[in-house]
Amino acid sequence: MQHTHTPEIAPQTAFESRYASSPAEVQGMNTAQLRRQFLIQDLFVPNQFRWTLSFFDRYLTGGVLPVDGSCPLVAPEQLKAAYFLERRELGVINVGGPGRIIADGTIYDLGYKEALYLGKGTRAVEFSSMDDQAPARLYLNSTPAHQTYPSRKIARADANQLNLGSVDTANERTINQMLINQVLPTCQLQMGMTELKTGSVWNTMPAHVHDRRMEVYFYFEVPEGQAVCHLMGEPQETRHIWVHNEEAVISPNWSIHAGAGTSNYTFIWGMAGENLDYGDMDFCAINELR
Ligand SMILES: O=C(O)C(=O)C[C@H](O)C(=O)CO
Ligand SMILES: [Zn+2]
Repeated sequence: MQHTHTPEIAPQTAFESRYASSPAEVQGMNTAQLRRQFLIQDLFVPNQFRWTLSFFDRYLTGGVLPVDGSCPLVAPEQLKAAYFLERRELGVINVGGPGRIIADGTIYDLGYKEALYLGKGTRAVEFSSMDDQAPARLYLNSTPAHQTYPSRKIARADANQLNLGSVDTANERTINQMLINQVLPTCQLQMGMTELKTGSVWNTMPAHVHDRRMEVYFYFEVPEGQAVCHLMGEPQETRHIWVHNEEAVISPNWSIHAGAGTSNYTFIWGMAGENLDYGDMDFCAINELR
């Protein structure tokens, strides 16, 4: 059923903090410890905001799945803010059915794989689904902000597209740069989406690190029964985390972030830190990875 008006409901907010960890700590972690520290699961629970705060650049990763009405964005107690975007900016990418976001009275309708940037100072934000049978699944990333930039929807056609990789190296993919400074101004948040072609399974290979920014990868469109083996760690001390559909992984500034799937898939990358230069990456030679 299509909604024309959705009553406001009181969504629950789940909030978890993850302290920053050093390369030396990570070298000694077993599988469970690595997963507890870096993997983010259960991002979409009906009528809940699910937040994980990483102390790497105070990056917030979250999700909301509105089903019974509209979910107003509330500032988690841990932010000690009068409202969520008092000192933050927010990026939203919809990975579900059609969604609607009303921000200080402006309506933004987000289709599948469309993005929205909301600037610092936006007070009232609510999220709803337009179709009961296919609720919106709104993936959220937020970073501290010290200046207000205009809120704006970024549709697929507004993104910068980079076509990288090849069939020979099983990494033919399209990088859609959505919330990045060539497309719109932000304080420090950058987000986009990388789609792997059928038969290609490797992302971000050759791998890189960027000491000036942390990054979070959110994997989706991972087919039922398939998974992605995400690689992290220092280039000569790599570790892996098996990631399933709609799960995210935190990548410290000192860590590679790459992966190979048992099929093709799509992922959203989001990052924050010192600069807004997407190309500021230190590449790691493939034959030097350990
Ligand atoms: O497939 C890729 O390569 C990527 O998508 C790389 C990410 O965009 C990234 O890690 C940016 O720093
Ligand atoms: Zn990166």
